[in-house]
Amino acid sequence: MNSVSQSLCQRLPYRWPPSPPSVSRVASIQIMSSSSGLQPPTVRTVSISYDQLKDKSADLSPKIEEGFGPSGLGILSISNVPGYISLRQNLLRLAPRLANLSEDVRKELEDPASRYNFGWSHGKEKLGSGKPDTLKGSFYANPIIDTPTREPSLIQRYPSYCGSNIWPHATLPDLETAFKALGKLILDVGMLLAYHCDRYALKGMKVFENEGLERILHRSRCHKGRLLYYFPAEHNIHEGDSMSSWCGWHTDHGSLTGLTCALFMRDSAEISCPDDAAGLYVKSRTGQIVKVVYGEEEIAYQIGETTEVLSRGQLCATPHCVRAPKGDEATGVERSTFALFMQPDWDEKLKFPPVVHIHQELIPSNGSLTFGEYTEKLLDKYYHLKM
Ligand SMILES: O=C(O)CCC(=O)C(=O)O
Ligand SMILES: [Fe+2]
Repeated sequence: MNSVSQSLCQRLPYRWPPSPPSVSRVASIQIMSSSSGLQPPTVRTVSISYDQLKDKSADLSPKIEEGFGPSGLGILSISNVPGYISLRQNLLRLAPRLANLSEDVRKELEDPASRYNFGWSHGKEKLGSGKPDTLKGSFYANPIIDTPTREPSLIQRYPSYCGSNIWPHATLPDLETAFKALGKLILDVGMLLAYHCDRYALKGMKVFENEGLERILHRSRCHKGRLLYYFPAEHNIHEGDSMSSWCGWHTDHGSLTGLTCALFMRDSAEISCPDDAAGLYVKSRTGQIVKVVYGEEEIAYQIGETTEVLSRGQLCATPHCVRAPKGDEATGVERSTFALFMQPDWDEKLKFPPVVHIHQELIPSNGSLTFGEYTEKLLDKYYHLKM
């Protein structure tokens, strides 16, 4: 197995832009604040209520366009999801406990065969600078299926998708239930969003060659949750002042990513983040960087590369990064959050359009590739670049 160990199946380093689009994505973005010349503006996500989202007869295309379309930032949030607030808290509060388990215990939760795409992963991925990322620890699992297949050839071919979950049954028994419950809820809400994305995308396409996001995601066995824990800032920030000091610029590789609002803690007590500049940043198509905010009670969704390609650019992938808090007040501040990467099945045949501007060279002339093959080719591409 390759010794380079980025979790590339979920997220790929960001190359921008392959070809500049003609439309500005920030045309309709409402700026909340822009304090100094140096600090990028803060933007509130486009928000849709759960009641609206679950109404299949509602035409949400204007909102989808505003959030995900060519002039949007590629992120929108869903409010008032029943049960969400407590499921988010239950899981995010477990992140520091997991990260503080003894080294031996954490080691038992590691899975090198999947390039650390199941179980615990710390210091295995690389930062933009090429140094190992010790700033955060991650715990990966498929919240829907513990063992997607028992077929050895598949497990060997696609270890990051076909491997099995690893749960800390003895040391943190609550993790499995909390992880699965939140992951399943974010998936269910994401499926409703996918339905409305399809309606929006269908309007603009003469022929819809793929069956649409909702159907593709519905039959997938590849969804992956990632519980993230950013260690207290004091010892760790060595990426200096940069915008991406906690998590480097990248676009997610799959279809749709659900994201919780992060939970900040110091000395085991929940706090609000002491630095307004810390948090999630997104880059617009015109290269404008904005800080993105949404409510604690909202689930945010971002578009991944596969959706951008299959929708022929109507739904745009979202370049993003995370900035760490700075200053004296930031000492001892830790951040926990959860991402659900919704992605096609490894066996899903993707029909690529004749012209794509992401990873064009990987797509065969007949335009047909499974998602698993596509991922492997991407892994090869990035590993050869020795990221
Ligand atoms: O920490 C965050 O808020 C974002 C994490 C992220 O972008 C990822 O895991 O792909
Ligand atoms: Fe991401």
